[in-house]
This record gives sequence, C-alpha cells and structure tokens, in this order.
Amino acid sequence: MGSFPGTCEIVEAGEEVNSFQHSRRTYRPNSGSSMADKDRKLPMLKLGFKDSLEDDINQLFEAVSLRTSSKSLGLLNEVGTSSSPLRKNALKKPISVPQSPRIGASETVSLKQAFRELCISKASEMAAVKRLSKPIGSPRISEASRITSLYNAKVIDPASGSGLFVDEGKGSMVEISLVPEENPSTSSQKMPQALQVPKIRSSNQSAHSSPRFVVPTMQNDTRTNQTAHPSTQLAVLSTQNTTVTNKSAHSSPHFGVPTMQNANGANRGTDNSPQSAVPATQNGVETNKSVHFSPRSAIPTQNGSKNTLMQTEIVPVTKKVETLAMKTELAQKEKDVPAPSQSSNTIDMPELGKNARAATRSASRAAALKSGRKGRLHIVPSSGSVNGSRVSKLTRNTPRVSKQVLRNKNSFKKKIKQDSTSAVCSSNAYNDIRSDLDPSTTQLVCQRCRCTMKNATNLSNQVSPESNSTGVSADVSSMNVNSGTNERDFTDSNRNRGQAVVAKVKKNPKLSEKVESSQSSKSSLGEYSTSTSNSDESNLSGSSCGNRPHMSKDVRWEAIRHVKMQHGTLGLGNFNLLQKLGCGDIGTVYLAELIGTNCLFAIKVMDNDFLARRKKMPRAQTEREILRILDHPFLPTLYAQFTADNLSCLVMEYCPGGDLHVLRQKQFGRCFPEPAARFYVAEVLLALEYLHMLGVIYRDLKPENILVREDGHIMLTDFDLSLRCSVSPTLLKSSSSKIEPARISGAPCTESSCIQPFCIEPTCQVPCFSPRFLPASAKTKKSKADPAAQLRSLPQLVAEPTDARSNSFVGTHEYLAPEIIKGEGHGAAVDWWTFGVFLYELLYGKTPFKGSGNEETLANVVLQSLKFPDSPLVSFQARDLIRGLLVKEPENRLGSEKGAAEIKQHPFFEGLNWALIRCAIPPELPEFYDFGVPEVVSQNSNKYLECKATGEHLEFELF
Ligand SMILES: Nc1ncnc2c1ncn2[C@@H]1O[C@H](COP(=O)(O)OP(=O)(O)OP(=O)(O)O)[C@@H](O)[C@H]1O
Repeated sequence: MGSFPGTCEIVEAGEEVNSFQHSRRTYRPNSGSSMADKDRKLPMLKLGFKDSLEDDINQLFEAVSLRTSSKSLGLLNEVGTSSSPLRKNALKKPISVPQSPRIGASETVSLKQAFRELCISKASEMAAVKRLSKPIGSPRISEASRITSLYNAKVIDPASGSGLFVDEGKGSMVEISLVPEENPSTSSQKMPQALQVPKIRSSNQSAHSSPRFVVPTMQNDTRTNQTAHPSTQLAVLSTQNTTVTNKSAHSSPHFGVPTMQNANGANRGTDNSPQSAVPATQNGVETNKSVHFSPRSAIPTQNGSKNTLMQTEIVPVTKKVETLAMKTELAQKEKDVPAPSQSSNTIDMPELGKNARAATRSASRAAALKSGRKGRLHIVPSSGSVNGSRVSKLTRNTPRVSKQVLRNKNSFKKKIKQDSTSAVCSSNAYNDIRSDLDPSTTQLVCQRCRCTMKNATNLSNQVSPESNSTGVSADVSSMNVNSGTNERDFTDSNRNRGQAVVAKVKKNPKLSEKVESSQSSKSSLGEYSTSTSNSDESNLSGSSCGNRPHMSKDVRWEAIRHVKMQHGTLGLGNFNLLQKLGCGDIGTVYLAELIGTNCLFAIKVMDNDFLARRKKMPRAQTEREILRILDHPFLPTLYAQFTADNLSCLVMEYCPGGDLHVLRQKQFGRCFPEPAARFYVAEVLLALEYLHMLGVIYRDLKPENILVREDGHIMLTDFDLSLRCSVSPTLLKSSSSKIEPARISGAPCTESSCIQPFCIEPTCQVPCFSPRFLPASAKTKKSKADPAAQLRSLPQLVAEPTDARSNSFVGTHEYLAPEIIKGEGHGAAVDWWTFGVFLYELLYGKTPFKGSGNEETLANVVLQSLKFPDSPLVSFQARDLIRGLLVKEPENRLGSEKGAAEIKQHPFFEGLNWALIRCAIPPELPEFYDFGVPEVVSQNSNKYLECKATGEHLEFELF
C-alpha cells in the first residue's frame, strides 16, 4: 500500500490541515486546479505590477475571489487558516460512502429457496438464467482514465457534489474520495487484436520503448507524441507494435540444463494436470513453423483438485444460457472430447496434461506434496478452428527423430549489429505525476528485505532522466544509479551477492544426478533462432524502475540496465535459461540468469500465436498490464518485457521458496502454526489491498499462487484472471469509537492473540506484532484504555472497488465465492471470500467446502454452513475472522464495505504493525535446495528450447 504514491500520500495527508489543502489543490480537477492557479497568481499580482492591465486583472481577480468565497474557496480558506475549524469540519461523517450495487435481498432469498428446493444443478440452471437478466460485465475504464482519476481527488459534498462535506449529526468523519473518470471503454477486450504485434521495420524505436498503461493499437506505423498530456500518453500505445531489425544483441540465448528438482515447477506439473485429455487435433504442426509439438497424455481429473475457472468477461447471450450442470457436464465431456466447440463455451482445463513428462521426472517428494494441488478450470469461448498447432518463430523446422527443437543457440548465434538508436525508455508522464504527487515519499530501511531509505529529492532526480525520450542515455534504469558512465559495473557487494547465488545454483551437488538424467533423456539437438527481436516493450525495465520506488535499489534493475547499456537492448539472448519452473495456461516460466550479471530472474514466455488461437490474449494482456503497474513488496516486480519473434517474455523476480501450497505440506500436520498463518495472510492482505487500490480484483487467491521469496516474504502472482475495474479510494478519518472491527463477537484476548504467542521478532528492532511501537507520548488518557484503539483512530484509506461487477465464472472450485457460483454477478468481495478460504486452509490444512468432486464442492460452497474441525486448535480470533469472511452474502461479508481496512482491524491481527511487516522475520526462510536449480553446464554447451503445444497449453522444453 505504501508504495502506491497516490493513495499513500492521501493516507498521510489525511491527518493534517495542510494536507487537506494539498489534497484539494492537487486532486481537484476543476475547481481545485483553478484555485491553485489563483494561489499562484495572487501574490505575484500584489507585488507591485502597476500597469493598467494588471490592475484590471487584479480587480477582476478580487471580484472572482469574492464570489468564490462562499463555498469551496471559503472552505479552503477556513482549512488553511485554522486547524481547529478544519478538524471540526473534517471530522464529519460522510454521507456518500460509495455504495456498491449489491445483490438484492429478495433475489438472494429466492435463489436460496431455489437451491433448497432443487438439486444443485437445477438451482444452478436457475442461476444461469438469472444471469441473463443482469448486465454483462462490469464497468471498466481505460487505463489512462483510471490512472488519471487516481490523482483527481475531490472532497465529497453530498449536497453539491463537491466540496468538503460536513455532517454534524453523524459523528466525526471525513471522506475524501478520489473520483475516477468513468470510461466505458473496455480496453482489455481490444487487447487481443493489438497483441498481434505485426512487426514494422524501423530504424528508430527508442522513443516509446516502454509506455506504461498502454492500450495497444493496431496502427503499427503510427507513433504517438510522447510529449502529450500525461493522460494522453498513458492512454495510447505508441510504438509497441514496432520492432527494429538487427537490434538484438544476443539473439541466441544460452540454455542451461533443466532438471525437475524444483519442487515448485515439477510438482505443479503433477498436480496441475488433473484435467481433461489433450485434443488429438491439437498435435498438428504447422508446416511453416519450426516447433515440435508433442502430444500430451491425458491425465484424468483428480478428485479434489482445485480447478480454476475462467469465463470470458463478456459472453454472448446464447452462451449465458448455461447452467452449472451444463458446465459440469461440459467439464466432464472435456475429458473425453478434446476439441473445443466453436459455438459453445467449453470448460477449458488448462492444466490438462500439463507437465506430464515433468511429473514423471519429479521427485516422489515433490509429487506427494503436489498431489492435492488446485488446477484451473476455466470456461472460455473456443474457436475450434485451430487445434493444437504449436507455433514458435523462435524455432525452425529441424528434422529430428523424436523431437523438433529450436535453433541451436550456439551454432546459429549471430552477431547482430546493435541498433544504437534503440532507446531504453521514453518520457513517462506517469513517473512525473507520481513524483509530483509524492514529494515526501520516504522508505524504510531494512537490510533484510533490502528496503531502502530514499527521499523525494532522490526520486525526483531519478525520474527526471525519463524526460529524455531518445537514445540509450534515456534508459530510465539509470534513475537509480549514477548514470554517468555506461560501463559502470555493479557494486562489489551486489556482484558478490549475485555471484554467490548463481554459484550456489550452478554448483549444487544435490542436483547433479538429476541434471545428468535430464541431459541423457534429451539427446536431440536444435537451433535457437537468431532472429530474436525486441519490441519496444523490452524497455519496460527502464521506465518501470522509476515507477517502482520500493525496488529501485534492487541490484537486478542495475543488472538489466547494465546489459542494455552494453548491448543496446534486452532480449532472450541475454539470458541463460537454467530451468523450467513451471507452465500455466498462458505461458511457461523459466529460471534464467542474466548473462554476465549473476542475477536470477523468472521469465514467463508466452507464444502470441498460440494465445491468439486459444483466445487467451486478453488474459495475457491483463496480466501484462497489471504487472506493469505493480510496485509492492508482496507483488511481483516486472523488470523487463520484450518480444522475441512472436514470444512475449516477462522478466520478473524469481522466488526460490516455492509456493505456499508446497510449504504448507511441509508443515507438521500439513497446516501452518497460527503465528505463521497470520504472517502469511497479513502479507497477502496487504497485497490484495494494494491491488484493490489499483482497481484490480484478484479473483484467484490460493496458496499455489503465493510464492515465497528468497527472504521468506511472499509474492502474490498470477493475474491473468484478475478483473480490472474502477476504484474510488476514500480516506476515512474517524474517532476510534466510530470505526471498530467489523466483527467483535467475543472479547478478544489481546494477550493471547497478538502479543507474545504470535510475536515474530522483526529485524528492524520494531516489533511487528506488538503495539509496543507506540511512542510514549501516545500513553495519554486516550491510550490508557486501549492502545489498539489509537491505531484504529488513524485515518483509514478505503480503496475498495465496490462498484465493480462481473458475471464471469472465474476462480478455483474450492475458492469460488457463492455469488460467482450462483451467477449473480460479483465484485471485489470475492477476494475477501477467497481470503477466508485461504486462511482456513493454512490453519486447517484443507479448504472448508471441499466435496468429493467439483460439483459437490460448488454445492457445499452455496449451501453448506461453515464448520471448523476440532483439530488443530485454532484461536477464537482466527475462527471469528474466517466466519466474517466466509459470509455467503457478499454484502454482509467482512471487507465488502471498507475492504482491507476493515479486515486489518479484526482482533486476529491485533497489534500487528502493518507498515513494518515487510521487515519482520518470516516464519521460515527457504532452504537452498528449494531452489531446485540444476547444475548449469558451460554456456557453450548445446542447449535447446523446444516449444510444444498440448491442448490449451503451450510449453517449452529445455534440453
Ligand atoms: N517469479 C517466479 N518465481 C518462481 N517461480 C515462479 C515465478 N512465477 C511463476 N512461477 C512458477 O511457474 C509456474 C507457472 O507459473 P504461471 O503463472 O505461468 O502459471 P500458473 O501459476 O499456473 O498460472 P496461469 O495458469 O494463470 O498462467 C508456477 O508453478 C509458478 O509457481
């Protein structure tokens, strides 16, 4: 949360009088801006300009001032001149807290009755029919409008629509709302077309190498003026579709030896492959493509597997006449009828057969751990026109006995002339906006998690180079380093650290055996294309760094900058692909070393042709767009993005600790101790809060999607099923008595719930699980009663996208919220439902509504009341929180109104220092062998990347 400048600043601003001034002045798009202009002009005019024209202006100005003093201006003046009046006015309860359109009670009742009277399939059928009568999709706004709106704040006045609202009779609370500009455009739906990425030869790609919040267009030869208004810049993708020939420095990547020792990747293949058979027709190979397509073995659905469901956001009406029974039936048919239908929705089982081969090579331990993993199941409109042809322009047809492989990176590696004009970054208005709006941003220092202390000056200085839109020198990654020389190497400490990590990876003796086995099983050789081309996307790393202040000191930024300085651009050839970490619906993730830097990354490779044929471009684009805007310690950092041939590559932070699903299975009793569970869910809660602030409803929370970083903290991944929506962040300031935990149904035991038993000693000498951080001055009369009440009295930033609605059937069976199953439309509250399921699973080792099959699971979610096992023993606070979250009616669910702010105040988290949890010592650190990285052979060895398509899956194999 703290990393989001717009909202972070609002939190800080809410307490002080001047902050209100600032907020009004800064965020009000209309009156606020004019007032700001006035504020700037007035002193100047009073300083002795004597000519008649200025006198006229002064008179006019005074007249305007008099007229505007009655309302908002008067209020502003009042705020500015006296804190007490302001506080008095500010501490008024708002009237217009955004209300989300909730499911009507009568509708809910009738549905329930239907469910009680009929079997689940019958009820589901009714629900599906009901969905037809509801508006499809949720309001969306364009990226530019949404971002712009985050910075256009106004004080809500229910009477006039603007101004500071004062309600004497309703307590003391102030609501400051960031009002987004509504924009009905559905950018995401335009993405597939845009992502076709036709290549345009150009000698200049530098200016717009990394537009943020871009909306790709198909006008490949049209470049957008980057000097336009920020909102315009944000709204338009300028040259994303443009590529430059001969710009790849190292088009032939160096591949390491893959092994299956990584429990995460290998096991995921085992566990995520419980789904339907692979269409036989999907095994064909396009003759003009050089990719080998290996048919996958059908893997039967495993009972209890957690399937993720996805349905396109906008479904044709004919497709909406679909019942749960139909869905389930389709799902069943999917196992046997691989080819998707052109005219009907199918249940896509993307995990089908995934990693089948990998699974066979996995260690038994990994297989056991993953046996219960949740696979995804999603409903997608199928084209049915192209079945399974695998395409990769990275490869060419190389005759092979058993496999076709990609080009030999060594044999065909070309020395491609670097395009010196390839720019690394472009001017980025968003950076400027952020720096302007966040002048006082500071960050805490933490040696462990490498949080850095920085101030606004540094940030501003860092951002400034972005104004240079051309040339390598415009590499924004230099913002975070001294960019005086392009040849500057990394600091010794960073280099040593990176070397140590990579050396560990390369020399891990435990993996040697499997490495050899892996090598011996892959005898075919291939070539790797030298035609790796980088789109302008590749320059993301530069600009994004400036937008990611919390990671700005990350050595990996500097590493990428360094490589780009050396080679002019960044491509797949700059990486040693060490191991496949796993593959998902839309791509395959590899562990990769940035050559010459000793820095490890996770690279997600997606085949655009494959995605286009499978109509998964929107999902890929959604994930890509979300990744680009993230800057949070518990969310992935996207270091770079480029397109190599037709493969889209996302360079992200590598998490060596596996995921929480695997970690949980390693625990005694296969469930986490409560302090550990609290730690993980707290970090996940912060991540969800941040996402909601950005207008992202995550929708697929489950332990498998929570990775463990090297430092033991978490990283929430996988955003392709997320829903983007508008959001109206609101700052609530209240007395402690007005904002109490939403659910305190019992007397919380402060001592047992938060102080000693759950205390996890942090490294920053500030206890994260104790209220002891309160300063002595806080021990006043007010604090004597309850220190935690003081925390609750602090301003609350509520950034819950309460208006978001979607009718998609998206999620994972065991985690699906009732409203999704019923097809009633859903909003951000689904994330709080899944959050409750997640907490339940961490504590009890299983999900609360799991049935013998998916259909029964769905029925249980809708009908079955929540029950807690007798063992293990779980505190009352934890159970109470789960109860609050697993309320079947979303409007009554904890978090549905105030989002994470509501949940964070629950006694389960009592005493937790949210701001510093990132510095706390995590429950456990990943052991090195969790890296699961093979011993890497020489870079000169022949390694191959094989691209295969299996049903809905795209997979690359390293040999
Ligand atoms: N940054 C990372 N570090 C380590 N492992 C990762 C990283 N990102 C992804 N993985 C692993 O790679 C595998 C594939 O991830 P990916 O997100 O592509 O698939 P997924 O999680 O199944 O989601 P989806 O099917 O929606 O793509 C997963 O097992 C995941 O744990």
